Amino acid sequence: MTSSASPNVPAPTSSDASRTPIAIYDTTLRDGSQGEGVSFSLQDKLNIAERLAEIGIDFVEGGYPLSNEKDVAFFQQARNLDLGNTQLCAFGMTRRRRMKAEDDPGMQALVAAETPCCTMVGKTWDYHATEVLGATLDENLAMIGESVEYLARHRQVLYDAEHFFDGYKANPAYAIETLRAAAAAGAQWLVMCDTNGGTLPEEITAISAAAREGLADFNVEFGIHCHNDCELAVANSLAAVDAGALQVQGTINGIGERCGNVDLIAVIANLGLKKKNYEVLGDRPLTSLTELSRFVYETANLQWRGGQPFVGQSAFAHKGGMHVHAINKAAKTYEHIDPVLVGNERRILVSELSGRSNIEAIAGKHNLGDDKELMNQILAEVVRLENQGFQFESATASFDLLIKRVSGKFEPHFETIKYRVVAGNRDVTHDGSFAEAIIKLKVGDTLWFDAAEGHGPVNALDAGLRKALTGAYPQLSEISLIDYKVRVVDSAAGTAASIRVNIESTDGKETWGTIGVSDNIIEASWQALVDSVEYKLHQE
Ligand SMILES: CC(=O)SCCNC(=O)CCNC(=O)[C@H](O)C(C)(C)COP(=O)(O)OP(=O)(O)OC[C@H]1O[C@@H](n2cnc3c(N)ncnc32)[C@H](O)[C@@H]1OP(=O)(O)O
Ligand SMILES: CC(=O)C(=O)O
Repeated sequence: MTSSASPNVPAPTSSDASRTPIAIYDTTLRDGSQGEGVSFSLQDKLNIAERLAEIGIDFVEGGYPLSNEKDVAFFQQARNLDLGNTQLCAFGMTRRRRMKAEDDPGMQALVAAETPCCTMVGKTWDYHATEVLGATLDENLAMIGESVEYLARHRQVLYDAEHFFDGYKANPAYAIETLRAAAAAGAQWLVMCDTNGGTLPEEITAISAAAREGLADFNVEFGIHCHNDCELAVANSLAAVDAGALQVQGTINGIGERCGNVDLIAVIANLGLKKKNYEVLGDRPLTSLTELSRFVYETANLQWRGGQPFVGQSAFAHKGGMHVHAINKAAKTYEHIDPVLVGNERRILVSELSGRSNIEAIAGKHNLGDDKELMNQILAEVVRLENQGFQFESATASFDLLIKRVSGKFEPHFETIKYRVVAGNRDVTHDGSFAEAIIKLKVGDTLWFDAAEGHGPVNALDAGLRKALTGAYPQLSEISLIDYKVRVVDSAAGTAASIRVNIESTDGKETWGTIGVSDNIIEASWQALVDSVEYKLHQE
């Protein structure tokens, strides 16, 4: 059977006829939420959907309404969102065996979601259909055809061909038959899924071409949905696009089942900035990609991936002295794009691998001028301290203070006379564990003495330090400690292990990192706390 109607679900249009628009289909809220450790609240999902629409994502798959009440509620509440031209999709699977499509609760849930589009997943691989569903091959074709046909009466249908590439390799004729069943029943997009993420780019190219040939008599568009089990999801998605796919499905930051889905950030950036014959997101600037990536990490309560291409904190961070030397003269020697294009920024790191160029690159902020001798002294101090276990890459506030110390501009705001911490465990019937700190400091000629309790010794020290100082420096009440990391490190001397403590502090406007190193965890913490307070006071 041949369909001659044009797809109703439009591919995006291009302002430049020489560039082919590629539709971006985001499944962060469905396949992304299948990633280990990811659980979005209803409000998280609504917020993410809005952000995706703001940057011009063409399709947002909001969830699986058969699966849970939260996804049902999402589709109800999403009706109140202004998503502009973004099409919201509800996801589901073909009808169950031995059930009519109209009686299947999954179908009913899809229709009830009232989205402009529905995405229906069906089985391509003969082995999966017979061994897992227990369906005959004809039965599986009927499940696909009848489900799509029923849904297409109500909605525009995208068909996700699960295991398309494995299925094609096992039984090419049958894999093509499943796509033809979906197309004949009215699916407007056929999305080839590399569900197990095990396919190679050259296989994607060849099998995508075969799929187009097998469906040449249908007026349908093709999409690609790749998983990242071989770290090839981006390469595979781009290969499918080169082979004619007009839609890429994936998730922000590549979150998803097992090793994740393709990272749409990388797909969008590569298609928009590198492959000049394609256009994405209506040719908008891609400057909000970094912010979007971090927003999704924060919402999912996941750690950022520093080395994530394009948007990671380290994506344009330069550490090696020779790299920084070159970057200062010609940035493109070590940057494949201008970081600003994706909303990211260049960072120059300071470490034992630095040359004078690293120091020069950040010296402007400290008005060091062209004092090469001073820069050599700063570099020597960095190398000396890193030999002891310090690491200034993320402790930029401690590095600022180091520059001040070496250049004679450091004026201590207080002097530590002594501190003492007592921590232990009382009789458990009597409040359990406790920690108390006693702090004695000198500000000018005045002695300040205070004590504080905390949840653990570092918290008590932090509270005691700021309590002792707020009489002299009331602005310290604005600071809070937001992260505390401890690591055992070997000093270069190799004599004994040291403890490295990194602290991140904020005053609500700025966040800064400090460091302390000692063979005593309390002393290392104290150094990092003192630097945090001194940094704040030196800013004013
Ligand atoms: C490749 C993908 O990522 S597809 C999306 C996968 N996502 C998820 O699984 C997350 C959401 N899933 C869920 O909430 C649940 O699995 C539900 C509600 C869909 C189904 O739950 P249950 O009915 O308890 O079944 P369960 O999850 O144990 O097994 C899946 C059932 O669906 C059937 N099934 C699987 N795929 C299909 C399909 N394409 N068409 C029809 N039936 C299918 C299986 O045969 C099995 O039914 P059976 O037990 O009668 O054999
Ligand atoms: C549909 C889908 O999520 C997959 O095949 O991976």
